[in-house]
Amino acid sequence: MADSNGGAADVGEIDWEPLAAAAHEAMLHAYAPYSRFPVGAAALTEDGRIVSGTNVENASYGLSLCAECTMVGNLQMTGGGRLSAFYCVNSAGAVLMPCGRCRQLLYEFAAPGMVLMTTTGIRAMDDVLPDAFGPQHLEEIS
Ligand SMILES: O=c1ccn([C@H]2C[C@H](O)[C@@H](CO)O2)c(=O)[nH]1
Ligand SMILES: [Zn+2]
Repeated sequence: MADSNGGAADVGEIDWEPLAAAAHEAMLHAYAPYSRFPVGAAALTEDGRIVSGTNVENASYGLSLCAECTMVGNLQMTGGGRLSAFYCVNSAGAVLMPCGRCRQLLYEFAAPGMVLMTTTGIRAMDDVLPDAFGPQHLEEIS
């Protein structure tokens, strides 16, 4: 959703329904035999695509991938770009907050002004991950 305000999505213009539907559909593909907590994540790219992902767990529990991880992989494999809006659900249809690791993962690909649907309403990326470490900090030491 590129526009005149520096590429930031206008929060009021985001149609959350297709994102919720894509997150729900992705959740149906979960591999979550250990937690039995299927999750689906979906995001709107700046250029208007919807990308999605689901959690893929592992017998070595700590290796499990959150839905956000596979979503970002799908983003990169389907044209890349940056994310304007994000939505994540469990099998009951409840909206989830991304875990701390996934907030960092999303930050890497966040468009300016990216927003997330959360348990506390629509929140800015910068709000759910303040003072984030990002690519810009890698340049400060060289
Ligand atoms: O935002 C979230 C929160 C949790 N999970 C997954 C990780 C694990 O597989 C299961 C239980 O934590 O839910 C996600 O994929 N995304
Ligand atoms: Zn996570």
